[in-house]
Amino acid sequence: MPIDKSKIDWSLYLVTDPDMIPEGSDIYTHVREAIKGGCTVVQLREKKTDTGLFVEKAKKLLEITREYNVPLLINDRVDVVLASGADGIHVGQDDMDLKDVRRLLGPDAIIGISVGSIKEAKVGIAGRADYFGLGPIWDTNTKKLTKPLVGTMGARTVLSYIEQNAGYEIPCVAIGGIKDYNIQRLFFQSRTGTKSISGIAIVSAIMASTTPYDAAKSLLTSIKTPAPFIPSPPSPSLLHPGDALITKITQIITQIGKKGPLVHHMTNNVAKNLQANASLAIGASPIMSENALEAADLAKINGALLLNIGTAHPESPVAMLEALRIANTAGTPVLLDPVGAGATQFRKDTVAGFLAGGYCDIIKGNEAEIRALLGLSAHARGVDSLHSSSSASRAELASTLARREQNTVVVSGAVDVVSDGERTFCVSNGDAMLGFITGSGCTLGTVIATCAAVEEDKCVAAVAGCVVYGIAAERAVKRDDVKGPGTFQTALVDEIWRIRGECGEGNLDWVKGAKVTSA
Ligand SMILES: Nc1ncnc2c1ncn2[C@@H]1O[C@H](COP(=O)(O)OP(=O)(O)OP(=O)(O)O)[C@@H](O)[C@H]1O
Ligand SMILES: Cc1ncsc1CCO
Repeated sequence: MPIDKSKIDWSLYLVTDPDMIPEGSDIYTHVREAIKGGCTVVQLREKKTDTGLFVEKAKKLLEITREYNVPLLINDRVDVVLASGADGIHVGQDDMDLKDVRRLLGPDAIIGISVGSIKEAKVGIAGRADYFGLGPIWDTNTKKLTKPLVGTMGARTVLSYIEQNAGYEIPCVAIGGIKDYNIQRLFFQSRTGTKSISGIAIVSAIMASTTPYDAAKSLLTSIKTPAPFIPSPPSPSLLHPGDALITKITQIITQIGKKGPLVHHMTNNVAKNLQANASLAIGASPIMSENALEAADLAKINGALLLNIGTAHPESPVAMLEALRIANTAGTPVLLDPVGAGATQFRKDTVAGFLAGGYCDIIKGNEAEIRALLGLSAHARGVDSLHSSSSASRAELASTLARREQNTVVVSGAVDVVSDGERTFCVSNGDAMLGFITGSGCTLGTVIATCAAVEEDKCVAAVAGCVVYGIAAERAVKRDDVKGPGTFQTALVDEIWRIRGECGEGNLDWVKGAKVTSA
């Protein structure tokens, strides 16, 4: 029975590679096991095999795939499809024109094309492709990369182009560098309002596995299980500044005092002590450890992970990335502080590696750091930003990055801007004295991460962090015992602690000073 094109399950698409199959196995056993484990589509890819053997392999594989009602597609070779009776073909942008492929294979054949950009999507749509292989999403060792990486944002751009312009439904299967640990994030970060990728294509994770059944099963589980960090839609009452938001801020600070969340800091040597003291003052338990081997145990305890690259060593990115992945799997919220992101190539590469390798629920940086993450020119003196744009243009930076990453972004400064891409808030609390103590931005990160540990809505958690920190600074600077930055720093910790105490007693007057507006 030929496959019904409209009913294909694209969830887990296996692309074969004869060179990867472990010794002792063969392509037939390997593919059968993979299908039993959950593969829903198979593409036979043979780049070096003579035509006769290619056709023979295709015929034999077809017997297996038919048993499980799974489509068998052939990479690139119309003649092999015709000779073997396979269900369809996958072609690249430089292969035979799609209209010619269709003419040769007929209307029932499944025809797919590789697409990595809007320009390539246009080619696929014009040729009425049945599906797109969308990628390469990330870097991969499987294939020498000749095309630019698409990333989750590029995938979303193509999906939304198809949605608006194709005029017919085109399932998209993402390919390139996809592993167990990044599948859920890929589905989440690439989706548009209404269109998601339909599945993922896998080569090495199954073909090179000695247990293809288990490999496929575990991949399918990741595909079918939504990421633990996917945010729920915000409460309608928290879409705009107002009484509900202010009440929520007080609830968050009170909750921290009650729950005492653990905040795992992988942070710099300059701000570490202040961050630990601020954590304790607000009611959290800090642990400062750069050792990735501890990350799994720490992620088991409800809390948050803070990654701050302020004084990162050459080996820090590996440890931090490991901790990030563990936190993502555990559903522990992660705050990234890309300190000095634009200042050196090492910092740029480190942050790019985190954003490609994991999901950060919140990114908090000063204007120069956020500009660097967006690939814009960033003027900084070391870790200090030399920008001071209007709130409106900083709001644009925050919402652009938040939309790109599908997360919450805080741009700190005289006015802190917080955005999740849909909602953008300005928090005008704080005092210029914060600019005279080192690590004031890092410590804002601590306070926000602590709020994120107890609050699902990360955008509101970030606003709460900026408000409580800013008000504590305003109170500190007014104290008679504060004579300058040294005494201010101590008073800042005291005021965070006093606000937490007032919350515990039900005295919420402190929040009357909150200055939150919409951007
Ligand atoms: N002129 C100002 N008025 C009020 N608050 C300010 C001012 N400048 C900075 N802040 C506050 O200081 C905190 C740190 O922000 P900033 O942008 O200076 O961070 P940063 O450059 O990352 O700092 P660091 O590198 O020292 O950690 C934020 O809470 C911010 O609101
Ligand atoms: C001064 C400094 N250098 C690296 S991290 C840090 C703290 C403020 O970001």
